[in-house]
Amino acid sequence: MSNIVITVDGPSGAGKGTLCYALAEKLGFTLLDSGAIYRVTALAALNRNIALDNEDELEKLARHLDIHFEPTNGEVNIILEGNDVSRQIRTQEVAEAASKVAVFSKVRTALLQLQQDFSTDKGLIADGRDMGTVVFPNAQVKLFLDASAEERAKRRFNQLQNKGINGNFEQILAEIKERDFRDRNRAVAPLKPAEDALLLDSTTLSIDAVILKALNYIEKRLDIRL
Ligand SMILES: Nc1ncnc2c1ncn2[C@@H]1O[C@H](COP(=O)(O)OP(=O)(O)OP(=O)(O)O)[C@@H](O)[C@H]1O
Ligand SMILES: Nc1ccn([C@@H]2O[C@H](COP(=O)(O)O)[C@@H](O)[C@H]2O)c(=O)n1
Repeated sequence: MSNIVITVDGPSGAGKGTLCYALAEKLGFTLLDSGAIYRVTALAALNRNIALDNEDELEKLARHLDIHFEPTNGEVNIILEGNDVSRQIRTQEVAEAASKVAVFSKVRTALLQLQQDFSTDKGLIADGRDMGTVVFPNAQVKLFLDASAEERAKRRFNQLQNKGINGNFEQILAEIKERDFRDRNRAVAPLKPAEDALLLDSTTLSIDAVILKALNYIEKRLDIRL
């Protein structure tokens, strides 16, 4: 199975990260979290006081991003300019900033090769918004994972509760809807399923059920037994 690419696109909180991690473990493939790359770009812009609507400055930043991925104990630490920013990039502020810098064509082009370079003969699971449509249009398997905005907000709310953080459900839902709107309606690489993607609605599915459906589809597409 050389140079196989499996793409998983979908909106925030649909369960892409959870599914991709499980698939990468099961298949022994490399994992690309493309959202983390947009988040790091946004964090670098915030750190340098670059305005989030300054496309040219953001492009320069994206082109010279000093970013490294360090696999450790089943996780990947994200290093920006020598500092581990794996936790810092997960804040709501950075998520929102990421979706603002991601609207710009020049920024997306600057980050394209970095993402494509993750594809090796080891096989790749690529998690994002435009993996199947733009970054890996020739991927052998494409999935589009969705869930209702309310269910995704509930998942985020529970995720925060599990970390001991008391979130506000209505606020989380509003933020999810705002980010969805920006991601789905931008002019370049909008969030949408590739024409040849399998649509999976996880609203009423458990994590295990989603993984099982994905594995069954991968077996069928690649003509393999897992
Ligand atoms: N099918 C599911 N049922 C219930 N909870 C789920 C399901 N899938 C994922 N979750 C939970 O929802 C939360 C969000 O999942 P995850 O981080 O995988 O989403 P995501 O699509 O990668 O989001 P983002 O794009 O914002 O990174 C996690 O706490 C995860 O455990
Ligand atoms: N392929 C991608 C991946 C992400 N984005 C943008 O980054 C934001 C953060 O992504 P997460 O998956 O980490 O939540 C997201 O809202 C998108 O705006 C993107 O454009 N393309």
